[in-house]
Amino acid sequence: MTPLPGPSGSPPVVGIVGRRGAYGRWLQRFFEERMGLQVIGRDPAGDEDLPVDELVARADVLVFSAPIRVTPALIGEYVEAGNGREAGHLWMDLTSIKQRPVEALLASQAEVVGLHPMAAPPPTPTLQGRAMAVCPARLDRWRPWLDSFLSATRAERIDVSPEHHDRAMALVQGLTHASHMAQASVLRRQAPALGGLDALRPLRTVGHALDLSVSARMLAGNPGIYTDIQFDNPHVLPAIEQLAEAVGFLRAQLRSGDAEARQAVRSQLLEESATFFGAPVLAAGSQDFERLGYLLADLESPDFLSVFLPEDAPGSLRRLLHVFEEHAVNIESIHSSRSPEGELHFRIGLDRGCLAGLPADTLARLATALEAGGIGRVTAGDRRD
Ligand SMILES: NC(=O)c1ccc[n+]([C@@H]2O[C@H](COP(=O)([O-])OP(=O)(O)OC[C@H]3O[C@@H](n4cnc5c(N)ncnc54)[C@H](O)[C@@H]3O)[C@@H](O)[C@H]2O)c1
Ligand SMILES: O=C(O)C(=O)C[C@]1(C(=O)O)C=C[C@@H](O)C=C1
Repeated sequence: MTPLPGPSGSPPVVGIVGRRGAYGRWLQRFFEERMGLQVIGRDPAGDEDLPVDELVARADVLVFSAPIRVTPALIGEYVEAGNGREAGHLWMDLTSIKQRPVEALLASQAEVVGLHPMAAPPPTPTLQGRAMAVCPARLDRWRPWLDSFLSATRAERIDVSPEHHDRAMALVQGLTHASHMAQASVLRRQAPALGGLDALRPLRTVGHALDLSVSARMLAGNPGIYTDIQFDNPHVLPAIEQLAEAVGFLRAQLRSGDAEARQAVRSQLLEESATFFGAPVLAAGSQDFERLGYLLADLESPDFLSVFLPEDAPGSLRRLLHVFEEHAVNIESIHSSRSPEGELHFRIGLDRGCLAGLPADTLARLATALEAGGIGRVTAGDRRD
């Protein structure tokens, strides 16, 4: 791989502030393995050998990937340490909030871009399938390098101003996170009386399953990020006040319980919002809901084979399917994804009725044929494969 040169014509050294953290580690690997660049950095979690002023001087590109609540002040310390030596360098940050960090970066003499990948660092080597907000605050000679770096991430790039970003994130993140924290807290208090979350599973709706996975994803993640997004994005509080108002309105109508209250909820919380969403959004959202429902059902089905294709080449899928045909096994669903190592993975749902009519060792023979033919690696897989 040819390392991507910076404006000086040679490949830049990348510095990561917070490189022991989740995104810092992902980025270090990305820069080293996908872009062939040297990475240096600092982190109070056991990586402080390189003094701040040396990091500032040596890093042609400096990325801040530290907790949201400390980032603006931390950037300020680096600006002070740089004392102008950062002129001609590129400084950027990954913070989930953009206005204050970008303002802090602009106090330097470096070129500046604020970034926000709209997902946790994935197990995959690129950000394909994820969006990346980009705030190009002060760019000149580094623009072509930045463009190439962003294309290499394969994220869907959305250029936006820091203020617009933060206002949008109050709704996209602040509101979503708050609703799910509140839901999780109610479930924590009420579900045990019904036997816990597992006892609710058999009675699930698609909406409950989707909401539960959002809540579970958040609760499994870094609580610092979710807390900081609520507290440090100044546009979140007004959104939460309106959320509380809406829930308060619903509560008041439920307490009143009469026909008028019912009509008020129907009209204000459902019909007026439906008009605002508009027919195309309602139709598309409804269709997505249906599709996600089928996807969840497929992923729940216990009869499946998990096949990893080492060779991601035209015709691989046809060869794979041919083996199923040869063994007269009917396929009910196919879902493809990538393993963290980049292998193509197929989760193949099997028709239980068809299997019941075949010899008991059919699946074992099918798996052997797939492996012996060098078509794919078959794993038993559990429900989550
Ligand atoms: N994880 C996500 O889902 C996600 C998604 C998008 C953006 N981000 C953003 O990426 C940034 C990093 O998030 P993360 O998930 O890697 O968090 P993290 O907590 O895993 O990592 C942060 C790292 O910063 C280090 N750090 C703390 N104080 C520091 C200091 N003074 N100097 C240098 N390093 C310091 C910590 O030791 C830690 O290793 C945050 O700003 C976050 O908003 C995170
Ligand atoms: O867990 C994920 O993949 C996320 O999307 C994490 C999430 C989010 O939930 O909004 C959390 C913080 C980041 O700023 C971006 C995304």
